[in-house]
Amino acid sequence: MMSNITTEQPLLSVKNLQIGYGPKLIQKNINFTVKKGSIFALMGGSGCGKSTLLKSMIGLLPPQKGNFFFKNEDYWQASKNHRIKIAHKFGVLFQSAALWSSMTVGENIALPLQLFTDLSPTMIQRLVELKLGLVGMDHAINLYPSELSGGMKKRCGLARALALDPEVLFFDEPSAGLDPITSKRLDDLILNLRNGLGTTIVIVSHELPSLFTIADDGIFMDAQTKTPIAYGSPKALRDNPPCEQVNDFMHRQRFDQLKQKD
Ligand SMILES: Nc1ncnc2c1ncn2[C@@H]1O[C@H](COP(=O)(O)OP(=O)(O)OP(=O)(O)O)[C@@H](O)[C@H]1O
Repeated sequence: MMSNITTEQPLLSVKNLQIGYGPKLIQKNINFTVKKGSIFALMGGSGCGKSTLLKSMIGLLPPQKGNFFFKNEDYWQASKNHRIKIAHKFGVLFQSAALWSSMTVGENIALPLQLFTDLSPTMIQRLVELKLGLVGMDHAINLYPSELSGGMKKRCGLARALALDPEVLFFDEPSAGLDPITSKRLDDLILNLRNGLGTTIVIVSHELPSLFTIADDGIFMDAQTKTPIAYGSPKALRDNPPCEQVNDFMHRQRFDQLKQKD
């Protein structure tokens, strides 16, 4: 008889991944899994390869070796057409928010819906309003990106990333360039979206306060040995750092504040 007990499958699994540019190695032996509905941080010092790993996960850079699974589908072994299909389950918010400057906010968010769905213009308009409502930017629907502040741009970029109801959201430095209050509001929004929609989130961020607040799990990559040296939530790595590099990174903010006071 079959057992009723099911083990929770991770949504994303990275197995022995090696990433780099041409022959240049950036990181090797990367292994981790991301649970559905969790917020997973890619951490490490400048230049260790966080953005490179993100690029490989969103389909912009084939790995040198290893596998990346979405559910049980091997992303990079899939045919190009199938890979594009899987990528429609991913939403991406880049550092710059990457909105088209010649289009209004509403047109920016409508674009993926026009390109990748057969929905009617009326339905697309409703969805655009809904997504903007989710990020508290309904009032910006007819504005151009140049009319928005940095925080507003990020929110609208997030609405566009949500357009196709992604199962996974990838964020590259979402709080970069934002003041601490706007950054805190963005963290609250990210947490609300995860709690409300159950979206799984993979995030690259240098902002320790933000990482401590929102991330449940993560990986710490080392630039010197070119391999991950720690796994766990940012808070756990801060409270029980397994080595000096992780300790220095996790307590950097405190050193920076002390330096500023000098
Ligand atoms: N297109 C490229 N071709 C060759 N090398 C690259 C390319 N893009 C980045 N690199 C190199 O790869 C390494 C990792 O860069 P990456 O941007 O992934 O690091 P990061 O951890 O995200 O850094 P940061 O925190 O400073 O943004 C760096 O040494 C960088 O110079």
